Amino acid sequence: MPTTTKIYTLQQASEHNTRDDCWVVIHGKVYNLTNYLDEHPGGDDVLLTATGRDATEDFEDAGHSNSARELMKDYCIGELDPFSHTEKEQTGLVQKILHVCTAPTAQDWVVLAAIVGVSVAAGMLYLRRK
Ligand code: HEM
Repeated sequence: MPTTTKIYTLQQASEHNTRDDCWVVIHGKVYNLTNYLDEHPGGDDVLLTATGRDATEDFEDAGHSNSARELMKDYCIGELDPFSHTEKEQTGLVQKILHVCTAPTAQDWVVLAAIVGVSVAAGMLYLRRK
């Protein structure tokens, strides 16, 4: 049977920010850590301060082990709507694409020109060989 992944906006996830209802967003996934607060070896306070925003950086900074990453699966309740991120929270790549589309820099034009140039050269070489 196909499983449907529940999608939450960052706003929705951030509303669960108390000891009795604690959701955390890590690497685009939403975790309900309410029942894990007391068991978390890093303490409950760090989890409570990680609510209401993307906690990926804090999670990675703590240097979690592979077993911790395995354990995460037990608490995953869904995924974050990628379009609900604010610009600051978007990944570097998305930000870059947005930037190129909305306000290209001279460097972007050089890269674009290089791509077009190489494509034209490759096309001409191909046609000559035929
Ligand atoms: C689903 C989410 C999480 C799980 C399952 C989890 C699990 C664990 C586990 C098993 C450890 C013990 C060390 C290890 O095995 O790596 C640990 C330590 C720790 N965690 Fe988490 N954690 C989660 C989220 C977070 C978040 C969001 C933060 C920060 C905001 C955090 C901060 C820490 C810290 C500071 C330690 C202690 C590291 C140390 O003393 O060396 N954890 N966590």
